[in-house]
Amino acid sequence: MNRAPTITSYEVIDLRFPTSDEAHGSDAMHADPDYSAAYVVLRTDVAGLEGHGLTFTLGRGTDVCVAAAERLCEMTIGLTLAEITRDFANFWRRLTSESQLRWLGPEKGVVHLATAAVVNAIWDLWAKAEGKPVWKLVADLTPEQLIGCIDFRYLGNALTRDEALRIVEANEPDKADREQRLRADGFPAYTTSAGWLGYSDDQIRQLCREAIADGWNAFKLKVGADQQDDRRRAALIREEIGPHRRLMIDANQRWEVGEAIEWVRALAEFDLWWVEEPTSPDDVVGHAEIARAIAPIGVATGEQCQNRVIFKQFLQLNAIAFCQIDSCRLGGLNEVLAVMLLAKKFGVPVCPHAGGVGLCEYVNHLIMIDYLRIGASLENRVCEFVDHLHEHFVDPCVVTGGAYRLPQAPGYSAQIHPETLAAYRYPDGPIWRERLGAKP
Ligand SMILES: C[C@H](O)[C@@H](O)[C@@H](O)[C@H](O)C(=O)O
Ligand SMILES: [Mg+2]
Repeated sequence: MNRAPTITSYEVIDLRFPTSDEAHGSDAMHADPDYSAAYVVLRTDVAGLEGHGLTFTLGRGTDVCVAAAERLCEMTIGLTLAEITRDFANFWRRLTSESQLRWLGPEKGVVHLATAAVVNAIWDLWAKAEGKPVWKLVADLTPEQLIGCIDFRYLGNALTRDEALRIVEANEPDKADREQRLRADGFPAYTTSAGWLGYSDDQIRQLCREAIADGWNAFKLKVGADQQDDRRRAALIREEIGPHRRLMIDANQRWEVGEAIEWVRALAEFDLWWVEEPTSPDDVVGHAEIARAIAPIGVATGEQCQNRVIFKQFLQLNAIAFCQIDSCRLGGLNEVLAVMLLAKKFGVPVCPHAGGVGLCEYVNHLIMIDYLRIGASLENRVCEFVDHLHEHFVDPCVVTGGAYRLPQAPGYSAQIHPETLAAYRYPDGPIWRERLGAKP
């Protein structure tokens, strides 16, 4: 096996799916999401060896992410894979702290979404070079190697490198047992696909029935636009799923702090496990206030939590009961590892966000990594699943009986079929040429 391929060229593709046509993915703030991605391909001097990675976006603006990803890809050209992974934390810092580009963030917004696409592509490349799925690559790293992937800058007042190392080391003895358990039972999941905001009541009922028949035990409902509608829909979904299955609600940042408290109380009779993104994703103190007011209902957030520093503050202030890491909002797997370690230190379960294209494929690896190496527990853990667009992936996630199954193929599972890349490329793929041409 060639252990040191060199990255020789890159391509970044603007990929958009017209999911808004059928209200898939719709919520109280994103009424017409077209699930999209800035899709990165890193090519090497080894025939057939490429790294594929993506970051998730919502249509308009994907081109901006593409431009940012191109600037970051330039920084990988000429590097060998070994030069990157030997001191991965240092490479990650070079990427996120580049002295001119960092002005666009730092470590937030478009440039950080773009960082995820590039960093995830590097993990894909590394795993393919090793012939392993990413979860297994990480599972097999020594504790020192795993910790060596993480930039601990700004975390020192909450988690030191040594503490992180001790967490990983303490999980070593039972790691193999947990892997056996994952092979047998998978990792518990919940579905959001029955409860998008733009779905009709009949559609929600029908989708709940199908999901229960497929073995689902936890459901998420979109709320936040109209309280009376929410009460009707929450009653309906609770009736369908019965008293014992879990129900979560997601407001996608719609409310003021006081409004969130009042609204959640108005829905509390439907027995809610968590409320997700009740208010601005940047309002750490506001989340803490909501958390105190609505307990024992938990506050969950993360899909728009811009970096490990904000997660640190949520955890320090007891503002979240569920930590929803996002494989693309954070700067790729390296920063996800940092947040998983923080969550472990503060005793908060990691329940990844996956409502988007490619996110289920990514989190399928992340939950396994957290269970094997960091969180090491299934208590109060469920990973999101949405049932959209998986047919476009070369190695789609496998979810059966309400559980994610261990990925088998080498890589990070986000590689998309070439036919899809050609068809859905914006604005020149046939799908878009036809739609744009049809406009008056
Ligand atoms: C626009 C997207 O579908 C969001 O609604 C989605 O990510 C959602 O918040 C979720 O938790 O899955
Ligand atoms: Mg959400």
